[in-house]
Amino acid sequence: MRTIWWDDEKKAVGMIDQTLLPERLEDILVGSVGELCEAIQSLRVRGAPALGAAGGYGVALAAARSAATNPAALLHDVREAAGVIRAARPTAVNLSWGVDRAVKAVDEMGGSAGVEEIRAAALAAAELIAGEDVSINRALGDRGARLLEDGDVVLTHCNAGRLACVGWGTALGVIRSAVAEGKKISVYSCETRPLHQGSRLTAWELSEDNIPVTLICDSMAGMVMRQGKIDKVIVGADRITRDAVFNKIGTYTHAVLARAHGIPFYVAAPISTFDLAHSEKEVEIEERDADEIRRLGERQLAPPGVEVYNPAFDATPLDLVTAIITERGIFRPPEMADLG
Ligand SMILES: CSC[C@H]1O[C@H](OP(=O)(O)O)[C@H](O)[C@@H]1O
Repeated sequence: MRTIWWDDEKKAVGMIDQTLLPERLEDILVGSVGELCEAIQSLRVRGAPALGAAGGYGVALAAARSAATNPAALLHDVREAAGVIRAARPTAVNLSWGVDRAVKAVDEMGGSAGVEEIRAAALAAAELIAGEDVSINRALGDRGARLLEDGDVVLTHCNAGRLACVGWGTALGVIRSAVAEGKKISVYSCETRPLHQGSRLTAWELSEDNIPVTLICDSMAGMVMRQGKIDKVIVGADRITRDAVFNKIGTYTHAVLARAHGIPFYVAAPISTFDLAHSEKEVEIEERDADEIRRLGERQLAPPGVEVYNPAFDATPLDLVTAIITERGIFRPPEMADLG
C-alpha cells in the first residue's frame, strides 16, 4: 500500500489522509495545486520522501490540469505551480527536490515538445520519484539493519515510517529490515507533540506490523535512557546540511540525551535529503500555527491569547550524530563530504 499515488483516470493525486489516523485509514484525491498545498501544509501528506513524491506529482497535476493549448503557456503554468508547491513547507528539502526533478524533465523536452508530451514527461518524472522511493528505502533499511542486534530496543521520534515515504520507511525501514532478518526489535515511540506523529502514526504503523512498540511522552526519553532501556536511537531527517541534521522538533534533545548516556544516535535518510551546499544557518525552519500548541482538537490547553513559539523542526549538529544510514551506505559525519 503506497502513501501517495497518481490517479490517471481522474488526473488527480491520491494519498492517505494522515490527519485521520489512527482512528480512520482513508484516502483522499487531490485535484488542484491549491488542494495539494493544503494537504502538504495540513500534513495530510508529510515526511521528507513522501513530500518529494508530492512535489513531483504536484508538477504533473499542474500540467495535467492546465488549460494551456500551447507549450509556452503550459510551461508557464508548470513553473508558476512549481514555485507555489516549493513554498508550501520550506524545511524539508525533498519537496523542492521533487518539484525540481519534474520541472527539469519538462525543460529537457525542448522547444519542439507538444503539450501532451510535456504532460507525459512531468508525470513520468513523478512516477519515477515515487517508484524509486520504496527500493531506496529498502536498500537503506537493509544497510541500517546491520547496526541492530537481536533484542535491541530502539527509541524513535516522530514518524519516519512508510507513512513518511511512498513506502517501507527510513528510520522504521531500518527496523522493518532488521525484523525481516529475524532480529527481535522493539521500539519506544515518542509521541512527538504538538502534532503527535509518534503516537498517531508510528505507534499505529508498528502495531499494524506486530512490531512491539511502547508509547512515551517526549519528556520521558531521558528517563528511559537513564534506566538503561534504550540500546539505540534512530530518527529520520528532513534536510541534512554540511553541519547539521534537520528533523522534527525534539530530535536535538534526544541527540544530546543519547550522547549523555553513551547511546548510538543514528539518522536514516535517502541521499535526496542531503543538502550539502548549505549550512545550518541558511535553512528556514518552518514555524507553525500557535493553536497547534494552545489546543488539542476541541480542548483549550492554554489561555487563548498566550504567546507561543512553534518551530516544526530543530537542527542537530553532526558531532552528535553517530552515523547516517543511506541507500548508498552508512556514513560517519566526517565521511559525508564524499557524498558530494
Ligand atoms: C522520513 S522523513 C520523516 C520526517 O518528517 C517528519 O516531519 P513532518 O511530520 O512534519 O513531515 C519528521 O521530521 C520525520 O522525521
